Amino acid sequence: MYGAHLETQSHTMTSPVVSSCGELFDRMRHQSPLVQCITNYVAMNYAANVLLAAGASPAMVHAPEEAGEFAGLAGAVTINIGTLSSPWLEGMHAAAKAANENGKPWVLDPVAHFATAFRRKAVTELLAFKPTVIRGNASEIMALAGDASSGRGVDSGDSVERAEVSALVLARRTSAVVAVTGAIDFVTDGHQSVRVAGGSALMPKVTAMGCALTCLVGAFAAVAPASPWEATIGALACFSVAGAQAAQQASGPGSFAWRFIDALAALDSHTLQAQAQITPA
Ligand SMILES: Nc1ncnc2c1ncn2[C@@H]1O[C@H](COP(=O)(O)OP(=O)(O)OP(=O)(O)O)[C@@H](O)[C@H]1O
Ligand SMILES: Cc1ncsc1CCO
Ligand SMILES: [Mg+2]
Repeated sequence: MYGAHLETQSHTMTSPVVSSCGELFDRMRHQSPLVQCITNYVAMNYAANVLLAAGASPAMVHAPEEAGEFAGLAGAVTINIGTLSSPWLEGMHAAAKAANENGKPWVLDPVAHFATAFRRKAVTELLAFKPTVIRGNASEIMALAGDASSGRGVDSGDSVERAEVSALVLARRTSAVVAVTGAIDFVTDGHQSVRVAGGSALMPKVTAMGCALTCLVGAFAAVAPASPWEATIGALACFSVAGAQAAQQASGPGSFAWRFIDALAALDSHTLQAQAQITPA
């Protein structure tokens, strides 16, 4: 019922944020921004293919010896703590610091940050470099705001709806745009909020979809460094539209994974605007 309500609204909504999705998508395709993705071993290959399909240029560069220097070359940096180790964390610090000092957008994906002391400390240190956008699942965002959550590992144990207030609190505290993803995504900058519906129930059955989305948020932010709100919504809308399309033909998570990449590659701004289900929250 909830989904049907959103769908009805989406067809009548021609808000500036819907048209900015299309504009930013075209800009991203045209400029093919270089995105430094410090992501996890699980996600690296899939996330790079997602960025290529969308039209961006991914570079998985994380070594402490070069991560900070490379951030100077990239249009945006994304940092995901999924398979963390000390040298990687050093590279993350260098890249986040460089992005922060050079005014470049950077996106934090706090994978399972609540699970261990090492991760909790890492994420606290990274937050000091002021991420432009924080993208996580419901359990991750709730825990980051200091609220109790049911998360255990990398998969969410909570609904997005339950994380909405936490997201608002976190956005106000950090001045970042906060995106909580799940069945219906929630995005807030602490002052304005939207929901992005669509996608498919197959998406959480494919590992690293969220990690790849974090990288795509970076690609959008790279071409709109002054508009992280619009950039975040644009990337989420791409995933929702391409995800719904891929699910139509998929027979399970395996075929969904490659069909999703094909759907992203075939996506155009007109289809994105026509099918994006974005409603004010
Ligand atoms: N039940 C669902 N229905 C529709 N779309 C979904 C559903 N669950 C997740 N998604 C979509 O999947 C994408 C990834 O979000 P998700 O919250 O699953 O990330 P995540 O838990 O961080 O994933 P991972 O850690 O495996 O990378 C988003 O585009 C989100 O909208
Ligand atoms: C499965 C898994 N383990 C660490 S990171 C990751 C990818 C999804 O977040
Ligand atoms: Mg995740």
